[in-house]
Amino acid sequence: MTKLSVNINKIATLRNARGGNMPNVVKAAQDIEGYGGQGITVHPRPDERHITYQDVSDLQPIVKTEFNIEGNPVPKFIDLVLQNKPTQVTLVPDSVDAITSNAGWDTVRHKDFLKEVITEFKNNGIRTSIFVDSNLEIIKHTVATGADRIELYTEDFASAYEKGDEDAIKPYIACAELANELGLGINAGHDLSLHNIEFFKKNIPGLLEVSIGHALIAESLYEGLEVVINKYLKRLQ
Ligand SMILES: CC(=O)[C@@H](O)[C@H](O)COP(=O)(O)O
Ligand SMILES: NCC(=O)COP(=O)(O)O
Repeated sequence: MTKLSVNINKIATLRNARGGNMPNVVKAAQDIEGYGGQGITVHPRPDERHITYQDVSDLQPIVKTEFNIEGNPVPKFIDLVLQNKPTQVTLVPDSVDAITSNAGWDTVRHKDFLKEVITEFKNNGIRTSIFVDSNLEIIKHTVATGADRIELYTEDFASAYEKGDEDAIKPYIACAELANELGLGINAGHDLSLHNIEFFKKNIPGLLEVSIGHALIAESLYEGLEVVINKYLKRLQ
């Protein structure tokens, strides 16, 4: 079964635009779970452009499904995760000024750093995932970091599929097959949408979770969160 974890960053973007508390991020997370969402994902960036560190603490006690906190493991982020002990932490190597996540980890160069951070999270009972490109060498070297899962970075697939190139799925299939052989759990995310999710899901063996935010929130502006979430759930069956 592939779980749908809804990334609510962009709900916080809208809230922050006016400086008040509408839309209410906590209520949105509760409603998303009520509509069938199987997880809540947040990515508190250092500049808190959308999800704030306070949002994370507010969400932690109310998320009843799986709570996934994503981010670059700088000291402040590590402290936030250890304080809130989510179901899962997903480590993403993005720079402070990146407009969005735009690369996966180099698991060769950063092996020792990742192993140290991952060990600390695992010792605190937190499942660990690392954001990676669809590269077989990178996947192979993930094992040495101790990560429980990989999150396949799906922007390249999404942009190629948008242009009609179905072959773009091939590297992801190869990486998923290798990850399954190595005993790594498989998550995926970034630019997944109602347009591409069914094709992605049916081709990726052992896909445990997709985290989807930008497209899902944009699609919900037209059809509403409940309708859109149920469309994703149906396509993930
Ligand atoms: C890692 C990833 O691709 C997403 O989790 C990320 O949260 C998107 O961040 P923005 O919502 O800031 O674009
Ligand atoms: N890890 C991917 C995620 O949480 C959401 O990415 P996107 O759907 O906002 O591109």
